[in-house]
Amino acid sequence: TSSYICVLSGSHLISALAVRFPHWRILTVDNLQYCSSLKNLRSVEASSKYTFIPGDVCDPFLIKRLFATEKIDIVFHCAAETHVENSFLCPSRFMRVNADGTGVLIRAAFEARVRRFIYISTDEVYGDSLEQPFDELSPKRPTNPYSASKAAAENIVMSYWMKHKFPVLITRSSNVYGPHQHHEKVIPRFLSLIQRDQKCTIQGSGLQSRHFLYVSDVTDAFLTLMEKGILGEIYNIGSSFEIPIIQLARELVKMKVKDVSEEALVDWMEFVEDRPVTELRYPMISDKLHKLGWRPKVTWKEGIRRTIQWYEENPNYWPSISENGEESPASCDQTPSHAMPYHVR
Ligand SMILES: Cc1cn([C@H]2C[C@H](O)[C@@H](COP(=O)(O)OP(=O)(O)O[C@H]3O[C@H](CO)[C@@H](O)[C@H](O)[C@H]3O)O2)c(=O)[nH]c1=O
Repeated sequence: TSSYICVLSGSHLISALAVRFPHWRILTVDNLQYCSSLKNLRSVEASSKYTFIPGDVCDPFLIKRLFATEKIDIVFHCAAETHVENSFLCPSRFMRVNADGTGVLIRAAFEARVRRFIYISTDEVYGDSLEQPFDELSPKRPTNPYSASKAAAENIVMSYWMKHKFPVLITRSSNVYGPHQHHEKVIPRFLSLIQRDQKCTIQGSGLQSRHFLYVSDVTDAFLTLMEKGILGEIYNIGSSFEIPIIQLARELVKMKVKDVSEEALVDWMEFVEDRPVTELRYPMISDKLHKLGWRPKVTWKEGIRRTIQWYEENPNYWPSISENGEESPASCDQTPSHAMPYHVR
C-alpha cells in the first residue's frame, strides 16, 4: 500500500525515499533559505508522486492546513537553522525555528494521528568530550545556541512520547558531507576556496576534530530507523572516521592541487579567529543503530572522491563565497511587522 510521507527539508532523504518507495506520495515543505535550493530536488521534481510546498515550519496556519488536507503517515523533521557560527549572532532565531517550529509541527502531527514522527537532531546536544564517547543515555550539555535549540526541540518531541505515547523517534548524527552541501560547512568551504586558489580558513588551532559521514549513509540510517526503530527511542548515527580540521585541510589540498609539496601545504592555510566556543570533538557510540543492521558503507576515500568530483563539475551551484573569503552573516534583525514603534527617551 502507498504511504503519505512529509519531509521538512532534507533533499537527499527525499531522493532516497523516492527511489526506495516509488509508490509513496512524498510532500516536502521548505522555505528555501540561503542554504537550500530547489536544484537539489531535480531527481524527483517530475514525479507525479512528489509535491513541493514552499513554506515555513513556524507557520501554524500552513502546517495545520497541510495536516488537515493531506493524509500524512510519516514525518521526517529535518527543517532547522543549522550553522553554529550563525547561532551566536542570532540565538533567538535559532530558538524560534528549531524549538518553536518543532512545537508547531509536532502538535499538528499529533492531532492528525501521524504514525511516525522522526526528529533529526545532532551529536552536538551532548556537548563535546575529549575522551569519553557518548551513548544515547549520556546527558545533554549543549554548548552553543544551535545545539541548545536542538536539545530544546528534542525535549518537546520526547514530551509527546511521554505524555501521549505519540510515536516519535530521534536521531543524533555526526557531521554530514557530500554533494549539494552549502559552502558554509567546512568540507565544501575548503573545496570551494582551494578551487579558487584561496587558502583554507582554519578557525582557531585547527586541532579540533570532527567525525564525518557520507550523506547516503545518513539517509540509509534514517530509512533503517523508519522501518525498524523502536518508538520513543533515540539513536546515535556515528562514524569511525575522525579527522582534525587542520589535517582535513591538508588532505583536501593534496587531493586538489597537483604535485603540492609537504612544505607548501602551509601556504594553503590561513588561521582565522576561532568560534566563541571551540568544540574539540564529538565521539559517539552507535551500537544501538548497529544492532538494527546499519553500518556506514561509503569509505572516506570514496566519499570524498565523489564529493570533490561533484564540486568540480558544479562550480557555480551556490552563489560564490565573497572575495575576502568571508560570508555575510545571516541577518537576524528582521522586525516583526506587528512590532510597536519603540522610542528611546
Ligand atoms: C566552515 C569552517 C569550519 N571550521 C571548523 C569549525 C568546526 O570545528 C569544524 C566543522 O565546522 P562546520 O562544518 O561548520 O560544522 P559543525 O560546527 O561541526 O556543525 C555541523 O555538524 C553538526 C553535527 O555535528 C550539525 O548538527 C550542524 O548542523 C553542522 O553545521 O570546522 C574551520 O576551521 N573553518 C571553516 O571555514
